[in-house]
Amino acid sequence: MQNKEPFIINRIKSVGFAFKGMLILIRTEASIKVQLCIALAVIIAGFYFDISKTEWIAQIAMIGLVLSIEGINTAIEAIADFIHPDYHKKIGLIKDVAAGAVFIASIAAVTIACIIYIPKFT
Ligand SMILES: Nc1ncnc2c1ncn2[C@@H]1O[C@H](COP(=O)(O)OP(=O)(O)OP(=O)(O)O)[C@@H](O)[C@H]1O
Repeated sequence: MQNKEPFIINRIKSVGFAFKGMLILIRTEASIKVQLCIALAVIIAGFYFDISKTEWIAQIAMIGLVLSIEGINTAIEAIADFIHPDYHKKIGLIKDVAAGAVFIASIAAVTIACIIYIPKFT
């Protein structure tokens, strides 16, 4: 379908849809709520321990990575449930692999948090 809207209006609308999607994620996904609480805790820790600019960059990048992959995982789960609501081995595999991606990002985030904060306690 051809879009006759001016480019800038079209882009602003897309940002609006993306913002709406982010709010839906925050309101409906328990795991995103937990991850947001952890993100808030490490942001407070960042100010408390007065971490360096490089440490802030690593911390913010990891928060963004985990939250965004969790969002993609949620979208994959929703697609899987929509196309095949009943139990199926392949749906299980798809969901497990998507959850595995979140797990990888989380391991990286925890590792970076350890690199930043463990020396502050020693
Ligand atoms: N339709 C299905 N067919 C086969 N296995 C499924 C199916 N739905 C869920 N599973 C299995 O159950 C696991 C959990 O699925 P579920 O959709 O409940 O995600 P979840 O981990 O609870 O997600 P979240 O916590 O992000 O809401 C999947 O990873 C998969 O192993």
